[in-house]
Amino acid sequence: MIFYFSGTGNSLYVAKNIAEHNNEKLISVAAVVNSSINHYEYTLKENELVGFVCPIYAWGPPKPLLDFINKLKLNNYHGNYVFAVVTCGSNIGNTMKIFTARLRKKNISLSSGYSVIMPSNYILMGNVDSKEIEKEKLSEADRTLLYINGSIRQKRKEFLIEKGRLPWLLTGIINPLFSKNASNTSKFYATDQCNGCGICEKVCNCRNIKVKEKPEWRQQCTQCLACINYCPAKAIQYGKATENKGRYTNPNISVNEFVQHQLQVM
Ligand SMILES: Cc1cc2nc3c(=O)[nH]c(=O)nc-3n(C[C@H](O)[C@H](O)[C@H](O)COP(=O)(O)O)c2cc1C
Repeated sequence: MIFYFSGTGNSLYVAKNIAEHNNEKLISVAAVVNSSINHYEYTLKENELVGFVCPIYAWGPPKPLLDFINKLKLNNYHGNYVFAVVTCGSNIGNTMKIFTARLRKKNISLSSGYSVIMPSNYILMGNVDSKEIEKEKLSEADRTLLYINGSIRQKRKEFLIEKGRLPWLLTGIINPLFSKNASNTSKFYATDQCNGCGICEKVCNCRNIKVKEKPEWRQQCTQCLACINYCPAKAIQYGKATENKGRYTNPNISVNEFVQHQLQVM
C-alpha cells in the first residue's frame, strides 16, 4: 500500500514505479483528503508493505501528507515494513526525522527512507533545470529507483538521504517559516494568455481553484505549483517571481494521467 502526494508528477512517477515493482496498490493522498472521507482507515494484509512518497517542500513534507498521517489508522499493522521516499531538486534536510516522529505518534515505525533527486519544479525562487540537467536527473533517478526497489524487496532497514548542508537549520528553522506563509495565494494570477481551459482547477491538490472565466484562488494552498506548471498556456504567474521562468512537469506523466490519479479515492 503506497500513499503518495505529487504536484508535478515526479513523486507520482516514483510511487507508480515502486508500486509496480512491488505489486502494491497506489493511494492518492490528495484524492482522499479532498473526499468526504474523514477517517483514513486501511486494513493491511499480512506482511504488506507501507510506503509514503512525496516531494520535499522547503526541507519538510507537504502539509496535506502530514495531516493525512495524523488521521491515519492502519488495522492489522504488526511491525510491517514501512518506507518513505522523498523526491527533491537537490536535498531534503532532516525530513526523515519529521516522518519518523509523526509515524511514531501513530505507533508506526519507519523502517527505511530514501531521497531521489529529480528535476526541480520550484520556480518561485530559482528556475527549472536546463533540458540537459533534467535528462541527467531523470536517468539517475531511474538508477536510484532500481536500488530502492531492490532494498524494499529485501526489507532493508536503512536511510539513504541527501540531507544538504545544515539540515537542522533547513528543516528546523526555514521549513516552519515556509509553512506559515505557503497557504497565501494572493500573488497567483492568470494573464491574458488564459483561455479558461480549467486544467489548473483539475490538477490543484487542495481543490483551491475555481475557474469562472479565469482561475480564482482560495486560501488552502500548499504551493505544490501544479497550477503554474501544468497550465498549457503558461498563463499563471506568482507575482513577478515566475515571469520569464520555465515550467516543469514530469515528462512520463501526462496531465490526464495526473488528474485521473488525483481523482481515484480508495
Ligand atoms: C514549494 C516547493 C518547495 C521546494 N523545496 C525544495 C527543497 O527544499 N529542496 C529541494 O531539493 N527541492 C525542493 N523543491 C523541488 C521539488 O521537491 C522537486 O522538484 C520534486 O521532485 C517535485 O515533485 P512532484 O513533481 O511530485 O511535485 C520544492 C518544490 C516546491 C514546489
